[in-house]
Amino acid sequence: MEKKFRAFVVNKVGDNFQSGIQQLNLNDLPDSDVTIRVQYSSVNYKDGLASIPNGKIVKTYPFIPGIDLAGIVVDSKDARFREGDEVIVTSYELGVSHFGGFSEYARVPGDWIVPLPKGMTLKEAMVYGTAGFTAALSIYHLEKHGITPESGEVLVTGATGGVGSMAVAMLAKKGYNVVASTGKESEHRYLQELGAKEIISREEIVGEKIPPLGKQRWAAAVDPVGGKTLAAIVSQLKYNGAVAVSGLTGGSDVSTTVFPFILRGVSILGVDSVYCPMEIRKELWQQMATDLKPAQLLETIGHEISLDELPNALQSILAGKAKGRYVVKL
Ligand SMILES: C=CC(=O)SCCNC(=O)CCNC(=O)[C@H](O)C(C)(C)COP(=O)(O)OP(=O)(O)OC[C@H]1O[C@@H](n2cnc3c(N)ncnc32)[C@H](O)[C@@H]1OP(=O)(O)O
Ligand SMILES: NC(=O)C1=CN([C@@H]2O[C@H](COP(=O)(O)OP(=O)(O)OC[C@H]3O[C@@H](n4cnc5c(N)ncnc54)[C@H](O)[C@@H]3O)[C@@H](O)[C@H]2O)C=CC1
Repeated sequence: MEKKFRAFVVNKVGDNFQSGIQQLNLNDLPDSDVTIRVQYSSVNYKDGLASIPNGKIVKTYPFIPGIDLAGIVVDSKDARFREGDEVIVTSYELGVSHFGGFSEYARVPGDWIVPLPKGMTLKEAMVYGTAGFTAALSIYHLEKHGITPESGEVLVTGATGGVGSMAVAMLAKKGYNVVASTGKESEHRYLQELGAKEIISREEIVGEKIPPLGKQRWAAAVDPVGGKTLAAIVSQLKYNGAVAVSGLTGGSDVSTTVFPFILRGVSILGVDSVYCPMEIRKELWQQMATDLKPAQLLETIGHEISLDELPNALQSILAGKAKGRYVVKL
């Protein structure tokens, strides 16, 4: 008899949208080269969007979301991978148009696979997940731009979220002077534990009106929030400063002027984790296993949940209530 396994499935027929845990078998998985027994997945904002009817993430239904997975290879037609290999899969079409990680089994192209680096467990890989990788990629872009710990204060917005928490902890570990911005007054202690030197409110960044040129404060910023927050950051960056932009939890429209760019030489650096070249991807996962790994990863940032608890976690991330990272045990 064909092996049965559990997965979180979303389906949309006309206006009728449904989601929940279902029993599937291996024949339901897409035809691809490497079959993986998923051990852990994680919950990203994009997964929240994938779990609702008009999130504009999922391309075809029925579908298994989950843009991250880590597990053990059980079968491979790709010579680069063997049964028993521990692997990470994030990005590309995973959880968007190719069945994703909210499933006990997954089948993916070998080109999407990163071998688990030495010094990292499968669970740690998924506490990081796409959010952690995006934080590392944001720092990579800022440092390529010339930012160093000596440049001055680095602002992290959405600081209690996935990308934000990881950015605070990684920057602090590298010796940066991190200022964390949050709307959650109850989480100041959490941010201090991650290494933030100062904590400011969302309103303190945006103020009542965003002037074309604000007081110069930030050497750099990691911004997964976007919208007005990004517009305000641009006006507050120091001469030659840069903001690494990854997200839109605060909105996708950004209204700014040319002045910070032409009078202060500031830069907006775009961060795309999905099609980041494999060479950089592997290098960053290696750093995440070593130099970038925060001591607080498992105990403070990661919260393990079961597949049955996933629907609540997806609602929580969409409501902006999630703290740190939900890691899903499969
Ligand atoms: C982990 C990563 C992230 O979290 S990224 C942030 C999450 N992603 C989003 O929130 C994007 C969700 N998508 C949208 O809101 C919309 O698709 C849109 C606003 C980006 C565009 O909407 P519109 O209705 O104007 O057009 P289409 O949806 O038909 O798309 C137009 C064009 O853009 C391509 N595209 C759509 N989404 C993406 C994407 N995520 N990455 C790259 N490109 C994207 C889409 O394929 C269309 O291009 P075409 O060449 O015509 O196929
Ligand atoms: N460009 C890329 O490759 C990637 C982009 N992203 C994007 O980054 C963003 C964050 O993703 P996650 O960390 O997974 O989400 P998350 O939900 O864990 O974190 C989002 C943070 O934004 C805060 N927030 C919500 N609404 C806000 C508002 N109006 N103003 C200020 N802050 C607000 C939340 O409180 C939370 O702290 C999302 O937009 C996501 O799509 C995430 C990963 C990769």
